[in-house]
Amino acid sequence: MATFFRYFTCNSLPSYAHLFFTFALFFLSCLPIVGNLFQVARSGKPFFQYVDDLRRKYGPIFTLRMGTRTIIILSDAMLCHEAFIEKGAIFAGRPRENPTRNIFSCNKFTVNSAVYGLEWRSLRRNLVQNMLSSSRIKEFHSIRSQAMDKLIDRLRAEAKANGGVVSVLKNARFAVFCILLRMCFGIEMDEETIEKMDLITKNVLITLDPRIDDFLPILRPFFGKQRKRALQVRKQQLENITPFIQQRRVALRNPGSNNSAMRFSYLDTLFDLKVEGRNSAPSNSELVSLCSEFINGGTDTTATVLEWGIAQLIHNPNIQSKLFDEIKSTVGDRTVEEKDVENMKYLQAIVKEVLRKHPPTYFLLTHAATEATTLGGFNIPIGANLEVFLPGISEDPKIWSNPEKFDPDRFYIGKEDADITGVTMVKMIPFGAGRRICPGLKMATVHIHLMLARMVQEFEWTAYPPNSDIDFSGKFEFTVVMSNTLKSRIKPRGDTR
Ligand code: HEM
Repeated sequence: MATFFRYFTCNSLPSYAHLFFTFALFFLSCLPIVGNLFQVARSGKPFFQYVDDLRRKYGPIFTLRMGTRTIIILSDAMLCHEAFIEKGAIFAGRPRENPTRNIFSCNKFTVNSAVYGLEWRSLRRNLVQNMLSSSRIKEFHSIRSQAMDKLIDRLRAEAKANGGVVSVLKNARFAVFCILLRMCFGIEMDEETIEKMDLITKNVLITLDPRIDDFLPILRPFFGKQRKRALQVRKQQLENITPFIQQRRVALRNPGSNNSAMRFSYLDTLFDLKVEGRNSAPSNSELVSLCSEFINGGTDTTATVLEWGIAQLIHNPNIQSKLFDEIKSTVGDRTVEEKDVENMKYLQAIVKEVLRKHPPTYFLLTHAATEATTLGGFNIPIGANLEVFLPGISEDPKIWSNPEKFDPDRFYIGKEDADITGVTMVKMIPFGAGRRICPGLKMATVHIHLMLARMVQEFEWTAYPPNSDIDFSGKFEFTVVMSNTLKSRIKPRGDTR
């Protein structure tokens, strides 16, 4: 459509006809607006279900008019490739923050919220090079190993206390939260402190839930109570996290004064961080926002993958036994370590299939066009928000055979593969694609592989109540978790290990 437009405007038609064609083509290439804020609210459905219904009716690209925001919804692999790979710089923007998010991001001073530009580049480069590169990830190996042992102990203890029954999400969440807290603050925390930090994190996430005045700023005066509450939660977050920042400063100034202090942490990289375009190092309040981003980004997302993954292994006992056989034949009687994962092709195929079938977030973070452009031939105005609905891509029958089926063999036998970064071709992008792709991809996949392998090596997982069918419907709770939180009966493998 864009090429067609250029062709016509180059021809020497009489000026009125020229104008007529120009306008006609402009409107023809505008996206259909198929819904608005009130229709979304009146539908009574969660947003992801509302969008799923619309894309089945209207196709892979359409617009919602959400109050003052124009939201373009994409659910097509080729369009995502065009947006994030071919026109990566144009779609690397983020929308303007609403006032609540501004409080918690310290005016967009976090990697995920920063305006695409110098500040974002500095923050992201620091995070990737100093914490999330392959060599750095390796350095934190012992923390993961300890967290895995603790996870297995907690599962064992919970099973003993509850007739063999355990909750998956809660335990997986706790394990990954412990890892990220230690990497972030470089100090050991007792269980009570970790639980408290967890509560604060959850309160922040609840406070950040979108509200109607985010889309209709004219209604803001009616939401004073909510704003006051947001400021209180922020105060509580600052009061709780700042002491850890001080503790780390002291530990760095006095080497040897704290026996549990790690050699290196994310905070260390932030204390004197030089951010392009600024003369000062991050303030305490900015440090709190950056640390919260680090621990929030990888906690619920990773734990959610584990919940869906174990649910699929319970539902498909043959897949679970094949995985257990692979673990046994790879490591024998010793405990799985992360270096073993590269030799476990079936484990890798299972994890990839879980990420395809159950992407933990159904939408990427919101993108915004930094200049007026086109997508799939349609005009995209500057500032338009772009939402990507991931299941529309990873369950598209045009690019997947039998997409409804949970089938790790599609990756194991190699009949279908997918570049998870989307660079060569978009088929599944649970971590996004292009310039804003999740920088935690490598570390998150290390956590998921290791946890799944250890959990299956130690226990056999079966349904609870026994022989019941698993309900595979999802609900939105920061990520898309199982509607009925997964409970499983576990049996230690003992001698069969
Ligand atoms: C299974 C685990 C994870 C999943 C599925 C996941 C998914 C995502 C997605 C979909 C995005 C948005 C990409 C976009 O805007 O197009 C994102 C961004 C981000 N993620 Fe993750 N993530 C995971 C783990 C992590 C971890 C472990 C960290 C760090 C410790 C992390 C830090 C971030 C950050 C900082 C961004 C913002 C990037 C930017 O705007 O430049 N994530 N993630």
